[in-house]
Amino acid sequence: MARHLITSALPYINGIKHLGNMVGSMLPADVYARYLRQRGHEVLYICATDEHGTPAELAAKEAGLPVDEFCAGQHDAQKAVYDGFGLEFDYFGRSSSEQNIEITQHFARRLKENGFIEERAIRQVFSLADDRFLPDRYIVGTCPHCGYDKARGDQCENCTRVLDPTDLIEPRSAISGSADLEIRETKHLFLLQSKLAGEVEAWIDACGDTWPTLASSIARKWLTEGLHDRSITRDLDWGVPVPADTWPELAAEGKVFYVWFDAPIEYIGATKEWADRAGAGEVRDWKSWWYEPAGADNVRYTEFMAKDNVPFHTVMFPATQLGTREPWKKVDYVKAFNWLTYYGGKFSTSQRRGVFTDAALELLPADYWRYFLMANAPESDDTSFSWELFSSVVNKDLADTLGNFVNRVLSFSRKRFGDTVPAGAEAGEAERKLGGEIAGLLAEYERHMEDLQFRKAAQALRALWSAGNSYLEEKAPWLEIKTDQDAAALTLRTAMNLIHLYAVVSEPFIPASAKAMRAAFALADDTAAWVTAEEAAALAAVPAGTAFTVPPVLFAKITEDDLAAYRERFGGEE
Ligand SMILES: Nc1ncnc2c1ncn2[C@@H]1O[C@H](COP(=O)(O)OP(=O)(O)OP(=O)(O)O)[C@@H](O)[C@H]1O
Ligand SMILES: [Zn+2]
Repeated sequence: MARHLITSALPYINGIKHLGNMVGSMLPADVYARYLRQRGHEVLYICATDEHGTPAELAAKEAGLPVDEFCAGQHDAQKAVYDGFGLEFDYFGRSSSEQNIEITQHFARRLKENGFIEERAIRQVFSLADDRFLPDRYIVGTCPHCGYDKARGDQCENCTRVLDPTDLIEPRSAISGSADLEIRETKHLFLLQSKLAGEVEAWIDACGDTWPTLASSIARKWLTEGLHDRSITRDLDWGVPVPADTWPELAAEGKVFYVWFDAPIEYIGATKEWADRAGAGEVRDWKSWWYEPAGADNVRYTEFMAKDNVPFHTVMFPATQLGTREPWKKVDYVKAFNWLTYYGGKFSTSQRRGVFTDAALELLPADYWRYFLMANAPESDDTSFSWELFSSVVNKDLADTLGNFVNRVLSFSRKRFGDTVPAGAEAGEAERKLGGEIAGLLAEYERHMEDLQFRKAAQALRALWSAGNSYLEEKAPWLEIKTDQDAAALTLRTAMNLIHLYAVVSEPFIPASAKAMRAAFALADDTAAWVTAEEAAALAAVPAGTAFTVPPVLFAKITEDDLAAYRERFGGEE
């Protein structure tokens, strides 16, 4: 048994997330966490809303609410959707928590003591039309590297290069669109990343080769381009305040830390939020997950995110941790994703393009989405969502292969043999062959899950479901029953054992359906969290005589009419 710390990139607070966000961060983390828990590991899965920064301020203004109130409401709204998706966080916190403020300020003080933070007067973009300094994100223009015309002052989301506002060609205010910008002098804190570059590189040399290429190549590209000192404070009202004991002047001016400085620290902050909410008599030691001398040296830490977030997690956050000169737990494995696109184009929160997670749950239960998204996760390349692909996967894999098998087997057996699992003949050659095949596929599934290869894992899972169908077709109990009751009973009993096995091993992907499948059998002791190879081969966990019920249809097929309605509602043109 190992201790696994899992975090997924923090969803930003300014609105309900789309399916791209879901598959690029939280959903795979949940699937992995569930799998590891089932395998008996100690797991802590932490996530939180990322609440600071200009977009939150602006969204609150638009909603006519004070920003703290706006964030509290949005946090609850997001959490409700994640509950609907079956995401089992151990804790889902808020980056505006007092715990995060305290730890972020601590990090900043330590970095200063060690000579990695410096005060510098900088010339910053001031928008006359908006009467304010413009944070990087709120200056847009053309990317000097790739020519993308909506690049932001901090990063070009087209080529992922990190930018400075002054790099942009034809800069303008993202708030008003005004190009009436002038440069004014103001003081800010700088994180001296250039001084830490060598250490970050050595750290990546030591562990980065085990990461997926997507993660290690982005990290290396960043290092090759040179780690520049970055301003880590902003002129905003909403954020972690610069601590007055350390920087009285900047604190008096109301400077706050840049959102990308405090957001990754919230992984630690949220763990402390979790610990602070321990019930009476419950021990929750946040340091044992994050502080190496307190036990975190034997934690395996896995992070989930899409590619735009990789530089911050593989370079900037580790540099911050290293610079404290304190033994903070650093990431062991960075699971990075490409983009999920909507018919080949960008999902867009601002343009409401694509399918949003709340709307998805209005259409269909979470398991349909969970399975589809994971089976088509943008692991090695961008993946295009289309309603046509979605409905074909749901209909083929979930409705025809799994759902139909469950329903067919249980209904037929009940009709012919009543409400308990029939006894019938001893297992024969066909069952031994099936058992061997199932054990092999299960081992394959486990291997892909251990390797965090989710598409391959979903394929292996589907192969397990298919093996049941092939067995059933081959044995044809609806024919066997005409000549040999015992043979038909054996086939059905074996198929019911497959259903139980599917219920156990499919849980990470389709937890609600897995629960319904498992609940079909009234087993005296049904606490097994996983299936061993021997158990898989034996297919005997559900003995003859066990009472069962036929659950309602697990997965309804998506019809041509549904498809037309979805396309109409969400806009599904190529
Ligand atoms: N289309 C996508 N496919 C996969 N992952 C995505 C996609 N868009 C965003 N992500 C990831 O979702 C996570 C949460 O992102 P966040 O809430 O910051 O939204 P975002 O990156 O601003 O996305 P958007 O601008 O589309 O709303 C991040 O890890 C981000 O990389
Ligand atoms: Zn670019």
